Amino acid sequence: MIVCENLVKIYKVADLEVVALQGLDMTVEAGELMGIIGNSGSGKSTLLNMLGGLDRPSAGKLFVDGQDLFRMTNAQLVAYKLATVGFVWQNNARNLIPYLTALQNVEMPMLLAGKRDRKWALELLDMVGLGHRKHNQLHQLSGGEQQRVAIAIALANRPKLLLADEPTGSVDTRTAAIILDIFQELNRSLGLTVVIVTHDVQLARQVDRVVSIRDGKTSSEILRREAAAEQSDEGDVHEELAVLDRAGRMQIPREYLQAIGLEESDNKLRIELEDGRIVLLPPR
Ligand SMILES: Nc1ncnc2c1ncn2[C@@H]1O[C@H](COP(=O)(O)OP(=O)(O)OP(=O)(O)O)[C@@H](O)[C@H]1O
Repeated sequence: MIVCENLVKIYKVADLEVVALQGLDMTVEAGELMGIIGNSGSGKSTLLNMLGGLDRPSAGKLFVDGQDLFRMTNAQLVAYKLATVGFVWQNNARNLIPYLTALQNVEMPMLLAGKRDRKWALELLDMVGLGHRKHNQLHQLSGGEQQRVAIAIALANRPKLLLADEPTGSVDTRTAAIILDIFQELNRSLGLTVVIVTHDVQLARQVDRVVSIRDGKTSSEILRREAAAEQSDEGDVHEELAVLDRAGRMQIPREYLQAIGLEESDNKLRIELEDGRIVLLPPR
């Protein structure tokens, strides 16, 4: 569904250049429910904006659903934003119109795309558990309920990919759990590919895969495997893998380097092959 290769994004501010993505590689399969984590400023929102067609990459390759985001004309990009991707932000005011009802809000993107589908709008409100509030104006709903309407809005035009930037960032733990359940259900029942940027460790644990971004590159990923029946008392198994790019480069966590006695100023390592293992050692 998503292929990023050596993706670069440079922002120019006055005479300064900020490299927000520095050759990021990432592949997401259709139907995956995955999370992206990373420190503030690591490039998570920048990546999501590229995927959502809100901003254009500076270099590299970016394909979503077989479409080349680099080659799109502005008109194609507008069509892409309406039809291929849905977006949910932390601050849901960006998605919602306060004086319209929940139902009218969900129908708004349909009207913009020129095809209203009331049956689908009602189904979506049911899916997010707000069928009974469809005629309420937005300001009559709680923050968590508004966030659920925002999810229904994002799916109004039946996108294949749902992008969510800190979707549980401004709601309490209980509401966050409801929102995660909704993502899981939409992923299962519609086969929707879902990419969630989050700081929420709890949420990150419950997706199929979590990719972590450091300094504008993917550094490692954690896979969740359903535990085999005989070991079911252990719960799900998490496996953390470092990401290797095409040139064979990887990022080594700073705490690992410290653990083998490497100084902050050291910028070289010994690397040896020993009994089928790669061993990293501080310089002699
Ligand atoms: N429009 C912009 N103009 C200039 N620099 C930008 C712009 N957007 C992002 N940046 C810079 O790019 C880098 C990555 O920012 P980004 O917002 O993608 O990080 P993030 O991981 O989403 O952070 P946070 O978790 O704080 O939202 C930062 O150094 C940021 O200052």
